[in-house]
Amino acid sequence: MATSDTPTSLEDTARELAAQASEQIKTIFLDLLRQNVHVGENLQLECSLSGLLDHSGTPIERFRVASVGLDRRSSPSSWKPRDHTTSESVSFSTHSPSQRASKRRKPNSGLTPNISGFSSDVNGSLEVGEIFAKTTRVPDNPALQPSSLEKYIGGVWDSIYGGIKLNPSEVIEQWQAIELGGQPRLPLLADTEKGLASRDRSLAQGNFERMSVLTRKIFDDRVAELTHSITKEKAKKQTIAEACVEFSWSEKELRNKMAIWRGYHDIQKAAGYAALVFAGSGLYRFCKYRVSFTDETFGTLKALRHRFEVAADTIHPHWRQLLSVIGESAKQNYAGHPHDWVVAGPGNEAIPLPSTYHQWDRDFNYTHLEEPDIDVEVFGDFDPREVSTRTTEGLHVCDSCGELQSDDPKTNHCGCFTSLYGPTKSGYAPVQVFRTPDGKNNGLIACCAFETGTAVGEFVGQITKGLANMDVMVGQTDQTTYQIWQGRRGNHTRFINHSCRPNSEYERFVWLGLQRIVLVSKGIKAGEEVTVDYSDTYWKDLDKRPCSDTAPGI
Ligand SMILES: C[S@@+](CC[C@H](N)C(=O)[O-])C[C@H]1O[C@@H](n2cnc3c(N)ncnc32)[C@H](O)[C@@H]1O
Repeated sequence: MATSDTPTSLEDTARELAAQASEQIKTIFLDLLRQNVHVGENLQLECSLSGLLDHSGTPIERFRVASVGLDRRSSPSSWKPRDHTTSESVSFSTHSPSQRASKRRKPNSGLTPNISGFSSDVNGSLEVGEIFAKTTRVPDNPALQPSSLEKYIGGVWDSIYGGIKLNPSEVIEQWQAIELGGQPRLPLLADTEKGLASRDRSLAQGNFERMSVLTRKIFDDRVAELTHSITKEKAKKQTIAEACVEFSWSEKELRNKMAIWRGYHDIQKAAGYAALVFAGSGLYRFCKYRVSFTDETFGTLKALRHRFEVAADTIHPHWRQLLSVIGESAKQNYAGHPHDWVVAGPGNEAIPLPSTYHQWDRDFNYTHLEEPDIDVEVFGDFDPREVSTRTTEGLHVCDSCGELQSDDPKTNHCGCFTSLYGPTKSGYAPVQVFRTPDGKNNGLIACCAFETGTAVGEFVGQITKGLANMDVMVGQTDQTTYQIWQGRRGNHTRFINHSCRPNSEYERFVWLGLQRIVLVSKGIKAGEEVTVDYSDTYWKDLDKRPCSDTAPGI
């Protein structure tokens, strides 16, 4: 890696190189994965610098900086590929196991090169003050480039589903501190009329409110007032000059802030407050550069409004308390479980899940299960998923990766399906039940991308036996067979439709000696419907035929 432009300080250089390297390495690994390149246990990242000059401006030979080993960490909120994949794929059946020919997937890897760990085997050190010549311009940091619409939307989903604990009272305290420090950084938009009318509200005072009022009310009103006597252009200039004096900001500073605040306002109008509160770090850049502020953008955001709100209200039920600070209603619109609501219906508002089944069953009800529910009337104390596995010192050894499995972080070494099992298992998968536009009733849509090899979820339902003429998944161990029925009790995998060109598949996996059926991504893009091949047997045994092989995005 080399720099073409010479930055001013070691810190700038380091930041820029790290940002570029992290971007490039991700792309390189993803390309390698696509080419089915295998990764061994001892993957090593070597790093050297070229393009360095000594005191006299003479080029220095290539300089080896670091050698970094692979960090196999797994984050609960990241839907990344697992490390080892050797399970067989399984298919969905109406009556019988009907498993397709056992298909072994190529191993892929959940590689997370630890860029920040460049010091793990550092072979040299840089005296940068002496090596780098001075220059006046710091090249743009790619990490600071304008956010695209996709990045911004991805940031909202990541932040809603990413396991943050939102404590409104703590956040409000932080805002107050920011207010006192005179830094109006938060994306809140005081309603101007109310804001002006209720000056005594203690929380929404200071620069923060003044800025909001300035951009939305005072500025426009003052311009209108001045336009009676001077041209609009002159009126704007004069208003800006007055505001600069009022806030003690330079004109550039003021214009920047106003543009950003207008951006926040536009986004809020289209996609609601959840789109601001859960925006992640992309919001500021998205509004500052406004590169994709078009009618189409706002159409896209509008279509997401209720989808954001369903996820925010059900996963962070108290988030709307934050809105009371600016005099907005804190009333939750969507209560209950995230999958109690079907999104993307007509008018975009989410509708209650049971209502989407009323045409077949007036009393339809769905119980959301996190873990499979064993029918004790059929199995008593016996868990039919039990399989004999290798153990070492009382701990189960994973069939797939050969590492020890445990719910205790100190003893668990199995990195397979970390979003579902083990000490780092995370909360809700970033998916929503949506209204299909093509007559399949509901389906499941991915809010974030699921990389190949990532778990979309375990096939969770009631574990029973002897059901006939029902949609069931058949499980089989060396001791017994069982059925998993999701008709009225289960999880989100129940809503996945069939496709002959599916973007996910079922695989068997054993966790702590119990057989699990996991839906694994074959590469699902954000906004795409999640589909699986139900198998021919499924359709053969039913009085139905699959329609549309496609997996449309919405
Ligand atoms: C497990 S459910 C999937 C969710 C279902 N669409 C719903 O609204 O509950 C399976 C049923 O969905 C419908 N389905 C799934 N994929 C389909 C497809 N490609 N074409 C037509 N119907 C499909 C069939 O009625 C099937 O029996």
